[in-house]
Amino acid sequence: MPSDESDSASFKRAAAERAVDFIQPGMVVGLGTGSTAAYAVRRLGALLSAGTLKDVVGVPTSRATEALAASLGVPLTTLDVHPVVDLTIDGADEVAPDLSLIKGGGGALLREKVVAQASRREIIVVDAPKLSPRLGTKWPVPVEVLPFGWRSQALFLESLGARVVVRLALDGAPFHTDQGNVVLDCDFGPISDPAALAAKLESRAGVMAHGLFLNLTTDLLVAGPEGITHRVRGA
Ligand SMILES: O=C[C@H](O)[C@H](O)[C@H](O)COP(=O)(O)O
Repeated sequence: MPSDESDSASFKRAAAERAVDFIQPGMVVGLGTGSTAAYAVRRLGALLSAGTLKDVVGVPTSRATEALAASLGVPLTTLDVHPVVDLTIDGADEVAPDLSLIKGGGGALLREKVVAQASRREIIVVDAPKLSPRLGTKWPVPVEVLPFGWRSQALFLESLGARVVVRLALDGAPFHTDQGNVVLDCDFGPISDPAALAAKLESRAGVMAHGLFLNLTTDLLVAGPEGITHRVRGA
């Protein structure tokens, strides 16, 4: 591992690059978003450029990932052309023991979930500090809401027990997702019943997506000082 790379970055890279080993020639591959997934995209780009891997097409989960993959010469496609994805490699913000996740720290939660639900295999790659005994312990739940009526959604989320913060961009203006929506970061504290919370969020008009990813992870690769561990859901 390069000496100028932080431990966190080197662990993220190690997990992401290991995940790329699961890609086979001819696959449709979902390309996740964020700093960890970006290592996988770079590795895939390098393998394709070298000719070590062939005939792979990528489905990006955000405009940022699309731009990165395109810059590396990774052939891209869409779910319209390939509605079933063989394998997706994505990061996460928090991972519970049952492999449920909080995602959306980069604001790509909606497209990431669409691609995850279209994927036969969802490989999540993280560094060890993201492991958590219970979702909500370390990270708020991002909730993507329509700009129309967003303050009403904030009140609704507070009524569910959340401390709600409107996500801002680096320039201090409200952050907007690739869909032009607003993100409300909702601190519920440790969540005792993520499925019940997800159901409440999904029943609300104006909530376009939330960062609880339940029953979607098939594989988890965690990198830490002791190396990389691979967990498979249900195993
Ligand atoms: O919206 C962003 C995604 O869900 C990311 O995969 C997640 O935030 C993890 O990002 P990172 O790999 O940069 O920690």
